[in-house]
Amino acid sequence: MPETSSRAGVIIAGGFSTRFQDGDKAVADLDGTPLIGHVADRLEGVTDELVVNCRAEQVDVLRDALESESRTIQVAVDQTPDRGPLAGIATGLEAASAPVAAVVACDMPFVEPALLEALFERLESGDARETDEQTAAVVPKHPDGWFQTTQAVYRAEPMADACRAALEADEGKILAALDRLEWTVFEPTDWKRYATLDSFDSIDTRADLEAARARF
Ligand SMILES: Nc1nc2c(ncn2[C@@H]2O[C@H](COP(=O)(O)OP(=O)(O)OP(=O)(O)O)[C@@H](O)[C@H]2O)c(=O)[nH]1
Ligand SMILES: [Mg+2]
Repeated sequence: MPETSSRAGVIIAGGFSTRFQDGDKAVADLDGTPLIGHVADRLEGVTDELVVNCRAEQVDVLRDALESESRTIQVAVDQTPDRGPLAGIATGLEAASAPVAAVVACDMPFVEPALLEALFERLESGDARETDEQTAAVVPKHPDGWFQTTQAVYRAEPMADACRAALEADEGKILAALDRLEWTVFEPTDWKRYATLDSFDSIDTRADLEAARARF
């Protein structure tokens, strides 16, 4: 890891994989690589610092799954487990040294690096604009109308603060953090040049994993 990182990748992995029903999905094998390893490989091309957010009991297994001679990770452990992805994002962003970060869930093995690069460029281009408030996030919108907040880029400090404020107010949704910020929607017309819907696929069940395996 360089001394000063310019872009972080934050992988959120603190969930309990209840729908998966076969251990921690983060380390489920897909084509010889744990799911979280696919995410790390894809983040690595567009970031220079990797943070993994998880629960204390996951640390050893996730380090084993991800670290090698060529890769070290920073682990950011939830102080209070089971407070949802919003808490995981806060913890991960607080640990990042870079000012901006791509946040990706551990169960999205097909996340498209070109999409993340485009999101970073949109976020960073906000710096050049003379607006009163910088945009603090760029979030892709799914064609069905919802926001893909666990495959999005954020300014680390304002987003972490907004997550904490939302949690404090007992608002558990990631959108509750975004409500407290200026942020930018990345419409399907913006991202379809870079990615297909495969990028958003998340592995929630064994059946999802089998379907993903069939693609290799
Ligand atoms: N830190 C943290 N991350 C979470 C929490 N709940 C979910 N996540 C992460 O958020 C992402 C999306 O969550 P889900 O797909 O619901 O994963 P999950 O909660 O492990 O799985 P289910 O128990 O089946 O809902 C995954 O990367 C999870 O690891 C949590 O309470 N804390
Ligand atoms: Mg869940």
